[in-house]
Amino acid sequence: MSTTTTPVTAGTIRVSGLTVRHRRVTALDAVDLDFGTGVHGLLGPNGAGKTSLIRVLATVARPAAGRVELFGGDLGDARERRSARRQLGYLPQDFGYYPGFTVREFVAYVAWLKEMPADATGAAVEQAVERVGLTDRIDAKLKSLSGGMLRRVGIAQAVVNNPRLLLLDEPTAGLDPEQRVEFRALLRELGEASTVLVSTHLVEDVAAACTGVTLIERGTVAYRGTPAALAALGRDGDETDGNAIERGYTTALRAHRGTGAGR
Ligand SMILES: Nc1ncnc2c1ncn2[C@@H]1O[C@H](COP(=O)(O)OP(=O)(O)OP(=O)(O)O)[C@@H](O)[C@H]1O
Repeated sequence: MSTTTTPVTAGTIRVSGLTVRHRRVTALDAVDLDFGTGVHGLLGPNGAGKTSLIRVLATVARPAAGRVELFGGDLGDARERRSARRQLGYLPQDFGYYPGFTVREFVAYVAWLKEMPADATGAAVEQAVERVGLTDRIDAKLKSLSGGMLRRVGIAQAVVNNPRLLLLDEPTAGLDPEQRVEFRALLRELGEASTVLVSTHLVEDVAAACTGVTLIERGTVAYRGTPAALAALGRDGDETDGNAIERGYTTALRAHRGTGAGR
């Protein structure tokens, strides 16, 4: 049984032979991938290599080997990396912030880092904060916010420049169910015009917001397809044991492990 289907779209990101190492650990092993407009869920067990992929795409880590193109530019080139940074938004798993900054100051600071025109920054900051439902706290200091609110500030700073590529590393961790529902609606909206890559352990995020799924396992690509195709893989199992996407995830992982691929 083949568990691989055609990716939904192609274009914004092209990765070939991507290898990422952390000292002796090979986090990604000669991976080929492409992503275009839409919301792409990145799934995989702990330590699979999802963060390593996102960090390379966000230009904060350099690969050991391989080629990475964003918007047609090769990230091996310093000028292309700088240009890519202006066009992407990135929410790391643990994002650093200055506790004494207000929400407005912090999001404006990120807009400045992204070299946005100064006269457009004020409105862009307010719009980004509104998108994450924090307008009433825009002048509150970050140290006064709850964990879930801080996560929303992290999302606001990632979208302030209306990025063509949005990279989100476990963005729904710490959000309550109502916020997650709202956040998935925001993801769908952003994915209409941009490429959104979202790493998550929550299959509900994938089912509700993603147009495509990529499953990473031990540094290799175990599965690519639509959420519906992944769910279909799980339909044959015991219907009482989790939902169809969770079972499809397990089926795809086991099939991949059976091939002996990965580190
Ligand atoms: N800074 C580091 N130093 C050494 N090894 C690392 C480092 N960062 C990641 N690794 C290793 O690289 C591999 C891939 O890690 P990565 O964080 O990319 O996985 P992940 O899929 O994002 O995991 P999780 O779901 O737990 O966040 C793992 O074996 C991890 O232990």
